[in-house]
Amino acid sequence: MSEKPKMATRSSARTKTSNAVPAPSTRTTRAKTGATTTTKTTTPPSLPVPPPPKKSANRKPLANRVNTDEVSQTSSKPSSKASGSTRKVAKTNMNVVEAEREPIMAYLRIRPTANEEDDEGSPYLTQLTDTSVRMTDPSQDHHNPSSRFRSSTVSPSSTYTFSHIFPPNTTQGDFFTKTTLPLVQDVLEGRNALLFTYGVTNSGKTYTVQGGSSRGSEGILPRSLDVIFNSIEGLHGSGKYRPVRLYGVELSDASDLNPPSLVPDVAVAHVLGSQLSSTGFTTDFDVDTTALKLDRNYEYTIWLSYAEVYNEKVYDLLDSVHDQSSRQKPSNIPRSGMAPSIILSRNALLVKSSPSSDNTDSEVGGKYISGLRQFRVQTAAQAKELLRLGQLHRRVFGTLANKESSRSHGMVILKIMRCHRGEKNDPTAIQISRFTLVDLAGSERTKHTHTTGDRLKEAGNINNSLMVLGQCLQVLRSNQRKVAVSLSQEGEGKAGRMDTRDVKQTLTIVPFRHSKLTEILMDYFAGDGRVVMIVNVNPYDTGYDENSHVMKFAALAREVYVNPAPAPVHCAPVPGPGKTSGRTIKQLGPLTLNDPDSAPTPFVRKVTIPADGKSNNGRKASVLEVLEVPEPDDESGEEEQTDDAPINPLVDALFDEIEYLRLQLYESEMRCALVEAEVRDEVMREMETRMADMEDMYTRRLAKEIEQHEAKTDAKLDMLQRTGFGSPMKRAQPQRSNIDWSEDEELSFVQEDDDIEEDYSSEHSSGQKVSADESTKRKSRTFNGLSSTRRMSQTNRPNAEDAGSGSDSNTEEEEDLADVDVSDTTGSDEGDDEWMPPVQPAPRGTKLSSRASSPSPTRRVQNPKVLTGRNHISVVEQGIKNMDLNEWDNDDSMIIPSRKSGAKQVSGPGSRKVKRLTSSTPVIREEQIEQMSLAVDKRSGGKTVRRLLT
Ligand SMILES: Nc1ncnc2c1ncn2[C@@H]1O[C@H](COP(=O)(O)OP(=O)(O)OP(=O)(O)O)[C@@H](O)[C@H]1O
Repeated sequence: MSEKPKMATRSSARTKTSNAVPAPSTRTTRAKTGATTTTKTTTPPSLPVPPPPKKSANRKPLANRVNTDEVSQTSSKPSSKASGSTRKVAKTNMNVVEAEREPIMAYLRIRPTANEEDDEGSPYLTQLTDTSVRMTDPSQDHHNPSSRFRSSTVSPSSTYTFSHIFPPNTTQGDFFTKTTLPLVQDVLEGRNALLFTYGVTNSGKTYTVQGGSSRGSEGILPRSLDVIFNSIEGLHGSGKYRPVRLYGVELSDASDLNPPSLVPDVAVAHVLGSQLSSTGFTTDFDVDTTALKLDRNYEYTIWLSYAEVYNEKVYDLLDSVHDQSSRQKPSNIPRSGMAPSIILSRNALLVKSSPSSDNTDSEVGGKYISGLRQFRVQTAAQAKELLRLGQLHRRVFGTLANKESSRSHGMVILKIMRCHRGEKNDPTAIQISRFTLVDLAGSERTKHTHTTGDRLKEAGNINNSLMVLGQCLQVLRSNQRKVAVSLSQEGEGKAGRMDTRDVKQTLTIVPFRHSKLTEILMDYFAGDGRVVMIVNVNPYDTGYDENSHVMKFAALAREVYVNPAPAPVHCAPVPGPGKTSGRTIKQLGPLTLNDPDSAPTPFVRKVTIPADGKSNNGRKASVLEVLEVPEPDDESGEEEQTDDAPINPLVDALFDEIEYLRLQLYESEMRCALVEAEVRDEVMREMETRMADMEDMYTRRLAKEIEQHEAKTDAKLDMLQRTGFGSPMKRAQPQRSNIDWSEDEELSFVQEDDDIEEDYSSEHSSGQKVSADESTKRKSRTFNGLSSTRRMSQTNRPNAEDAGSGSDSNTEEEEDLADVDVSDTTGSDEGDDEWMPPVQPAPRGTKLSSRASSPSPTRRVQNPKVLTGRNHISVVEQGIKNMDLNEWDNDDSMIIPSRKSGAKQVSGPGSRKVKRLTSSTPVIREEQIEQMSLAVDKRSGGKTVRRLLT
């Protein structure tokens, strides 16, 4: 008997080192299992070989594999080089470890559409090969720009790999044969096996495990029972012993063969009658006839139990259910005319560590559900009847209020005891293997189900346990990698490598204890059998993100290695019947109900269900109250007895603290994830609203600017027309490109524009407001436009000046041109002053047409004169004559001609300071003209006045 190594603290929580990578040397089986070496692994022709089970085909017998010839020969072989020898031994160890381990199998099953005729859109799942599948987010529409803003952090398209993928048209029979039958074979040959279904709600988990109601739709659980009982036909044991805890054996008694009947209580039957038909396992005519070939030297007994994990509490689904309403207080009795209220109660069970005395060979240190009832079943029909009972209880207690979905993790545990016929009275020769099938609750997010109250709590607990399961797998994977790296370095003799024992010290604690689900299943993940994961997915469902998480979980699971070594053989003395298997939990009784201080307070849920299984309409409804009594403190001391004594209480307390904090962290992470998703959604909605607002605002602004620009353009056109552009004069302009427009004339235009602007502004001030800024801009643009004309004029000037009397000649030319133009255009002989502008082209904007066109006629009537060069000059001459030159000595300004009543005084370009010459202006004497000429010449560079005076 090998000594179990002492662990630092409680084994249940400190499975970090030895369990991360099960060492082959720890699995020492008893000598008495030598008989098992003759067991043949007989695979029927139709049985597919599961994807790469490295050693399953030629599994070693139940002998100590470390001591097999192969290993000892390899390791003891002399080597020429010492280092080579070391390396060889290390490699051998590695090979043994690799040979023993195999990854968790992950199978994907794609659900068909609910109804072929229903158009559920295109699936977001595309099967690429037998093992790979691609998921694409259906909301990622490339044609829709708004879909670029994804509220999700999940990648919009990913490829996932599985051990095998089963398309929607896979039959239940095919699916069972390829995924579960190898496990059934394993358990019948003495190895443990775990199968669990994982997926979001409505993805087909329950259908896969239990099956449907149609013929041939039996699920993997009833089929497994069929195959087991077909295979052990004629090989039934006497049932002298029964399994207890995880590895223990004890003498059985008569109660093991008397399971509770289906709904024994009349009142309960009255209320729950309607539920019976929907519990599944009803297709007794549908039996799988497959039988596996087994070693006929063995006898088998099959034990079945059915538990559920609901709201982080473990309940026995095969426990008897009785109406407790007779014990309730009188005040709670319903009024006459009301349907009677039924009170059902059930007790939560403790999960305890397996005592080391049950299995001294195992380092795994798994846990078991204390007080879980188990019954010996002798036929598949009997087993199915029990499952129906469990299913009914599961519906009543766990999911009645939420019929669409399983809100608990269902767990069917089949124990197969086998004993060699020659040693059937020797309890230490009994080998117990376990087959656990878990139908996990749907892994939907609370955000999408809009759950509140109890449902929210359920969803939170479901998600928490699934999250912890994922974390356990993650830690296991990382621990296994660390050990593998250490072993490979050891094999290569690398300098500075870490000793494997030291590496094991650094491994992370696997958080199995953070949820009941992982606590119960921990021994499988820590190396106690083969594990198969079935991922169910509904590709038409809207839960793309949830399914992505499921896929990632599967990818993670495939990287975790488990050890499908044979189950240990019981080796401890067998205690008497009932000593350990009896219920350790206090039964709920009158004392519990009436004296709440003496027992844990039960959690009460009320469910209203229709009586007699008929419609609720017009009928009395029955109120079902479910009392869930929490598990009591463990008073048996069993756990303390089985746990390793802590090295230091402080260390133990610190470990507990760490675990508590981790739990807090997980919870807050979960909350954060939910909040983050909500915030992302909110921000996206906000962004969309803002973008819509902005779009609206810009559209309005654009329309306004278009309107303003049109108004401006119309105003400019008006101004240009008034100043001569666009008139016959303008059309004649190309002919006079060499004409030197005199500066005074240009300035006259500027001033005139200013006047027009003034008029325009005043015109618009009553009806339509034009801002002062816009007016200023408009003016500056007008000025700039004219300045360019001026520049052109200046460019031409040197030639004119060189020509000596160029100014004069130009003026003459100009006069001629003006005369010709006017007469040509208007057909009138009345001269420039009588000229009227031609009919304006229609304004561009129809909206503005009436407004834009209206000012022009008014202006034209008020200012019918358009000055030509001759007019300017004559007016200027007249102005100069009337000018008092004394003013010029004190005023730094220049005289410009105006088409209006006289000259204006401007103090710089663009100035609006205007001084009009009036009739009261003193007359200038002849002799002053020469002086004025000099004075003006000094200021204006001799451009203007000199020309006028000449
Ligand atoms: N492979 C399949 N072929 C035909 N019908 C299926 C298949 N898988 C699932 N269904 C149907 O889809 C529906 C939902 O399946 P099921 O109840 O098994 O989902 P679930 O994942 O167990 O949901 P929950 O987690 O909420 O319990 C059922 O009506 C079932 O009959």
